[in-house]
Amino acid sequence: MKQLFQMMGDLWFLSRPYFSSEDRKKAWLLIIAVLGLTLLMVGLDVWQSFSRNIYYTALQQKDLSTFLRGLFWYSHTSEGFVPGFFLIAIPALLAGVYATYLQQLLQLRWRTWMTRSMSQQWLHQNTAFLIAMQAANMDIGADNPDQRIQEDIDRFAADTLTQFTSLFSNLITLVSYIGLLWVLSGPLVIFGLRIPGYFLWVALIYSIIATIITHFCGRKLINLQTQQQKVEADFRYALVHIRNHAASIALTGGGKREQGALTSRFTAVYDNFFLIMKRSKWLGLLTSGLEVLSGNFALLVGSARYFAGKISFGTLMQLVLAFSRVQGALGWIASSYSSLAEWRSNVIRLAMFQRMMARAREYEQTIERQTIPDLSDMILQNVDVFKPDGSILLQNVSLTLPHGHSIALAGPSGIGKSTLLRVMANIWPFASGCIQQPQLRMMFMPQRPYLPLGNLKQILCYPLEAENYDDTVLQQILRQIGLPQLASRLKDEEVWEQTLSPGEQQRLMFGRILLNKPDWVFLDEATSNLDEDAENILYAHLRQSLPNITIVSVTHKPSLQAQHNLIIDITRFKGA
Ligand SMILES: Nc1ncnc2c1ncn2[C@@H]1O[C@H](COP(=O)(O)OP(=O)(O)OP(=O)(O)O)[C@@H](O)[C@H]1O
Repeated sequence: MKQLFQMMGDLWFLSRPYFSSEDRKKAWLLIIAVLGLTLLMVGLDVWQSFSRNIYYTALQQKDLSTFLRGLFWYSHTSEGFVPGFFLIAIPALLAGVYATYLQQLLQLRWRTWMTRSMSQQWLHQNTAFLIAMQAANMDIGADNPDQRIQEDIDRFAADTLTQFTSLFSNLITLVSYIGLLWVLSGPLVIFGLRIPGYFLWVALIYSIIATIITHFCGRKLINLQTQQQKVEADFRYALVHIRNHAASIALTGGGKREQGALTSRFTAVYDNFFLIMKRSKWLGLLTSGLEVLSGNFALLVGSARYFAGKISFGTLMQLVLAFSRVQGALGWIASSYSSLAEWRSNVIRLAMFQRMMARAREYEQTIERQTIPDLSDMILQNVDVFKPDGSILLQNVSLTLPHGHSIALAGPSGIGKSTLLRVMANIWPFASGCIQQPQLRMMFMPQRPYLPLGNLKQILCYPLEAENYDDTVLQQILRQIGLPQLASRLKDEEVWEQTLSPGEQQRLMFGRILLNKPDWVFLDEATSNLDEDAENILYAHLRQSLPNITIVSVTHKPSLQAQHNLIIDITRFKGA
C-alpha cells in the first residue's frame, strides 16, 4: 500500500507540471478524446456481444437468415435493437485506430514539453555541473542524466498514457459487463444455499487470488528493471567515452584494456537481464496459466446450464465472453505485472532526477558576493574553499586583484588554483567568506578547452550566437591567433575536438576572448599546450587589442609568470 501511495505521489509530481502548463488545454482535450474513444470501444464491444449471441444461437438452430442478419444486418431482440457484427466492427475499428493516434499525439507533445523543461532545468544555473559535483554526497541516484532525458521521458509519457487508458478501459469494461455477467450467470444452489450471479463471485475471488500471487512472485522485478536501465546506460556511456577518446586509446595501446572494461560493463547488463528473465519466466508461466485456466473454466462451468437446456448456445458464448472480460478487467494488475514493473522503475528514476535537480539548485551559497559599481578591483575576504566531501582546500583567502594588471596565480599542483577560479566565477558551491567585485564583464577560460558540436564559426563564437558575427571579422581573428589555415573553413562541420591539436584548441580560446572583449579575463593554464613564443604572441595580442583588460592567469610556468606584473602564490592559504 505504501508503494502504491509513493507511486501515486511520484506520478503526480511528474505529470502535474505538464497538465498545468501552457499546453494544458490541448493536453486535456486529447485525454478527453482518447478516453471518449475508449468508452465508445467498450460500448461497441458490449453491443457486439449481443450480435454474437444472435448468430451463435442461429448457428445452433441452423437458421441461415438470422445468422446472416446477425453478422451483416440488424435484428430486434428482447434486449432491443442489435446491429450486425460487422456493422459494429467498422466504427469499433476506426475508434481503435484514432484512440491510438491521438494517444501517440499526446505522448509526443508531453515528451516534447518534458524534454524541453528538464533539459532547461538541467542547464539552468549550472545545475548539470552542481549535480556532478554533489553526486557523491547525495543519497539519491545521479547516474546517466543523458539517458533520463533522452529515453526515460519518452517511456514515461508512453507508459503512463498506456497504463492510464488501460486502467480506464478495464474499469469501464468491468462496469459494463458486471451486470451482464450477473444476469446471464443465473443462481447456483449448493447444499440448499442459493448464490445469485455466482459467475461474478468466481471471477472476483479468482482475480484477487491471482493478483496476490502475481505480486509476490513479481515484485522483485521493479528493482531489477530499475537496475537494468542503469547498467544499460553505463554500458552505452562507456562506448561513447571510447568513441570520444579513440585516438588516445590507440596511442596508448589501450584497446585490450578498454575491451576488458566493456566486457565487465556488459556482464552487468547480462547478469541483471538474466535475473529479469528468470523472474519473468515464472511470472509468465503464472499469468499464461491463469489465462488458459480462466477461458476454459468459464466454458466448463457454463456448459452445465447449457446441457440442462436452461440457456442457448449463443447465451453460453456470451457468458464465456462476459466472464473473460470481467475476469480480465479484475485481473489487469496480475496480467500486466511486468509492464507495470517497468513503468514503476521508470517513474522512480525520473522522479529521482527531477528531485535531484531541484536539490542541486537549492544548494545554499555560503559565500557573500557583492557587485559594487564603483569598485574597480576584485577583493576576496576570508574565503574558505572546500572539496565536495567537506574537507578544507584553501583557508582564509584574503587578497586583492587590482584592475588593469596582469596577475598570475601560482602554487603547486593540486593546491586549489582552478577551484579558486571556480569560486570567483560563482560556480563552486562549497565556499564561504566574502567576494567584492566590480560591475564589469568577466570571462573565464577553463583548463581544458570546450568545443561544442557544430561548425568552426559556432565553436569560435561560443557561447555567443554565431549568426551575429561577420565572417571577415572572424577570419581576421583566426589570423591573429595563428590559425590562418582555418580562415576558409568557418562553415565546416566536423568533430573539431578530434581534428584540432590541443594547442590549436587553446588558440581558438584566445579567439573567443578577442571576440567577446571582456573587461576581465581569467585563464586557467590556457596556454599549457603552446610553446613559449606562441604564448607570448597570444598574450601580446590580447593586451594590444584590449588595452584595458585585467588578466588573471593560473600557471605553473615561470616563462608565463614573467608575462604578468603581479604574481600571487596561494600556497600560504593551503587548508590544514
Ligand atoms: N569536482 C571535484 N570533486 C572532487 N574533488 C575535486 C573536484 N575538483 C577539484 N577537486 C580536488 O581539489 C583539489 C584542487 O584541485 P584544483 O584543480 O583546484 O588544483 P590546481 O591547483 O588547479 O591543480 P593543477 O595545478 O594540477 O591544475 C584536488 O585535490 C582535486 O582533486
